[in-house]
Amino acid sequence: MSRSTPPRRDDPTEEMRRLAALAAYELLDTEPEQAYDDIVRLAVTLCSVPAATISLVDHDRQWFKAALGVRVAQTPRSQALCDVAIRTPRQLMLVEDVLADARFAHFGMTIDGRPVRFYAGMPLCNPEGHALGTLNVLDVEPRQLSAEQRQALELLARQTQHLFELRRYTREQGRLLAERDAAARRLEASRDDLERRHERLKHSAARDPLTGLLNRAGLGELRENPDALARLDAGPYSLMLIDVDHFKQVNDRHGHLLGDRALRAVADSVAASIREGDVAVRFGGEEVLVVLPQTRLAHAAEVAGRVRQQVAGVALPFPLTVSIGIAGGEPGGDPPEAVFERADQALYRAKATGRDRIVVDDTPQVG
Ligand SMILES: Nc1nc2c(ncn2[C@@H]2O[C@H](COP(=O)(O)OP(=O)(O)OP(=O)(O)O)[C@@H](O)[C@H]2O)c(=O)[nH]1
Repeated sequence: MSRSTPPRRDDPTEEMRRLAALAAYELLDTEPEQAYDDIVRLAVTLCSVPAATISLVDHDRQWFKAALGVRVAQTPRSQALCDVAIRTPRQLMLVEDVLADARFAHFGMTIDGRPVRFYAGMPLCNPEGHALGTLNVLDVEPRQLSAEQRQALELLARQTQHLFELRRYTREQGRLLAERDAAARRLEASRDDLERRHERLKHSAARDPLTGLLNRAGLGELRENPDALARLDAGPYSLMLIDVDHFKQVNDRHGHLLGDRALRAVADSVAASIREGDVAVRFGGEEVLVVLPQTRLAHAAEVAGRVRQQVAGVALPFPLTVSIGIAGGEPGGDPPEAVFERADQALYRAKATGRDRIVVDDTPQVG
């Protein structure tokens, strides 16, 4: 070791880069690890010294990732020989007698109360050449290292660097995996959100905003829905057309707002009278179509009776009644359009014969 003037402290930019490089390993203040402990033990054995450390040179301290024969976890950087060693990153620094060296005599390092006399430190560099710390061996006697011991120290330093890189690689992989998972979660969330928006849009496009019943677009969609069609194919079904009586008068006498309330009341009455598989559609201004899959005419007539009753019970400042026409269909019988036509004629008859009534179409099915 030359005894010339101490190496100049690194320039601030370089030091900042070195500290950033050290921080990237997230090694400082971590728990002890067997692999690093093994390295200092090997260093002690191979160099026949009482103490060895893996020191990381932080902003204002040296912190020991592993230490044998040294009782403290860290020391101020101002007293760290390794702070000097890292200034020649690829070179082993040897101080045969610390107390005889004017540069370090005042450092005052001790092992078990005895001053450190001998120091050898091999810088631990990252692949970019930043010295993060050193692998050190220390003794309380002035001494030297044999060529083999120097080489052993260099090899152990290289192993330590491999451990550092492995750590960085593992953490980077962990981070990438976490990022990938987070991205996958974000993607899933936005897909769910999109699906929800799509459903809402579909729902609002298919629904009549005044009554909440399906609108004609909704009915069209239902026609393209194989599940709904399969339900009509499953057995005899009924179609019911409900029309509010003298609704024009309601509007004319009581205003459109009350007219709207009446329409909502009729829609609610229908919704309360049908079962889950039935479908109610606001078909025209004051006309509601109800599709009742797997429902015979007699049962459809009962449902119609419930609708009439419900409508009669609605609290409005005028009496509200409905006329209802019902027709039945069955798989292999009239096409649904023909059944609808018959329900419409039944409704016409209900209107023509005095309104506020149910007319069930009794035309025999054409096979
Ligand atoms: N308030 C309100 N009125 C509507 C709405 N849609 C249609 N109407 C009205 O419903 C009335 C339907 O009148 P008509 O088809 O003549 O039949 P009606 O007066 O009910 O007579 P009948 O069906 O023969 O008993 C019209 O005056 C439409 O303006 C709506 O969304 N709100």
